[in-house]
Amino acid sequence: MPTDKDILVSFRGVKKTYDGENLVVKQLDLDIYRGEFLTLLGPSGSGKTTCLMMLAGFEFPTSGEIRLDGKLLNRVPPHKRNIGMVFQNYALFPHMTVAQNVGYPLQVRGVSGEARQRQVREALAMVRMEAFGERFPAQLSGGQQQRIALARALVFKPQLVLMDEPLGALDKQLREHMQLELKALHRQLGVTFVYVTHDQGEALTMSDRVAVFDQGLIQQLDPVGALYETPGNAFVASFIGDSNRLQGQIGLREGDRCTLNLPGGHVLRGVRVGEATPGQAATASIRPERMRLVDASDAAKAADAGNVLRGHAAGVIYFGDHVRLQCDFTEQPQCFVKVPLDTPALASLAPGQPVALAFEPEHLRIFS
Ligand SMILES: Nc1ncnc2c1ncn2[C@@H]1O[C@H](COP(=O)(O)OP(=O)(O)OP(=O)(O)O)[C@@H](O)[C@H]1O
Repeated sequence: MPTDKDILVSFRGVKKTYDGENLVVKQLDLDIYRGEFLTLLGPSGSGKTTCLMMLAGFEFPTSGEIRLDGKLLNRVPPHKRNIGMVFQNYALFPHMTVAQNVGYPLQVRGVSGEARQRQVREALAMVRMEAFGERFPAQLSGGQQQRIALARALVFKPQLVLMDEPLGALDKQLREHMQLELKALHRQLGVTFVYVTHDQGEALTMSDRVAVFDQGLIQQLDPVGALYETPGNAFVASFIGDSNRLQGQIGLREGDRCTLNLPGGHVLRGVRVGEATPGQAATASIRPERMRLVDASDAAKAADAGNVLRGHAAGVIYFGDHVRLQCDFTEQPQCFVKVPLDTPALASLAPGQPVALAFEPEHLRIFS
C-alpha cells in the first residue's frame, strides 16, 4: 500500500472553467505516485489535457490545490516546476541542431561548457540518437524527432515528465514501437511519467495505472488489469476493450450479486455494481471472450450453472483463428462473441438461425 511519502503529485478539489460557466474539470482528487507510469485516458474534450496543463503550469485551477512533493504549485510558473514535457506538436527549434535543441533546457538553467555537453550526450544515448547531434530537425524522421523531444524533456533530470499524445503524429507501426521504447525507458529511469491519450490500446500497453476521464471527471482510476476485469461503470466497460451491453431492470438483489430482467423474458444473474434497487433500470456488460456459443442440448445444462441468452445469428465473419459471431436478442443492442473454430455448435451456423450464448454470472457486471 503506497504511503504519503510515495506521493509525488496530489490534486485536491481541483476545478477548472475557461469561460466562467462550464466546468471542464469538475472535481479532481488524484494522487500520483513516485516512479509510476500514469495515463489519463478519455474521449476528446473530457478534460485530460486541461489537467496536464494545470500540472505543467500553463493553466491555473479555478479552485482547489495542486501539490508537487508536498509544495503548493498553484502560482509557481512552468519553468520553476522542474517538469519535463513532450507534446504532439511541441516542435523542436528548426534552426538549432539536435544537440543544441537537447541542450536548450540546460542553457536556460545556466548549465554550460563540458557539463552541458556531457549531459546532452547522455540524454541522446538514452534515446539511442548519439550519432545525430549535428543534424537539424528537418533531417530526421517523425519518430526520430519525437525521440529528440523526449531527450530534451529528460536532459535536466526532471522528477516528473508530462506527455500529451506524443505519438499521435506517427504511423501505427512506429507508434507501437515507440510505446515499447517509452515503457522501457520509464522502467530504466524510474522517473514519474504522466501520459495523456485517447487511445485505450496505448494506455493499456504502457501504464501502471490509468485514470479514465469522461465529462470532466475521473470515472475510474485503477491498474490496467483491474480496469479491464472490473470496470466500475458502463462508460468504462465500453471505453476499455470490447464489451457487449444488455439493458433491463433489476430483479432481485442478494449480497454482491443481483439479477437483471431483460425485456425478452431472460433473467440473468451477475455482479452488482451500484445500488441495484429492484425495478430500477440497469445496464450490464460482458466481454465477448467470456461468452460461449452452445448448442440447444447444452444450453439447458448451462442455464443451471449460469446464464444463457437465446437469440438469432445475425452475421458470421471468419477471422482465421476464430469466428466473430454477431447475435440479435429481443430489444437489445447487437452482441458479438469470438467463437473458436472447433466449437461444435458452429458447424452449420448461418445468419437467421437460433443461437444460445452461455456465460458465468461473475463475468456479467450489472451497473445501476
Ligand atoms: N484554452 C481554452 N479555452 C477555452 N476552452 C478550452 C480551452 N482548452 C480546452 N478547452 C475546452 O475544455 C474542454 C476540455 O478540453 P481538454 O483539451 O482538456 O480535453 P481533452 O480530454 O484533452 O481532449 P483532446 O483529447 O481532444 O485534447 C473542451 O470542451 C475544450 O473545448
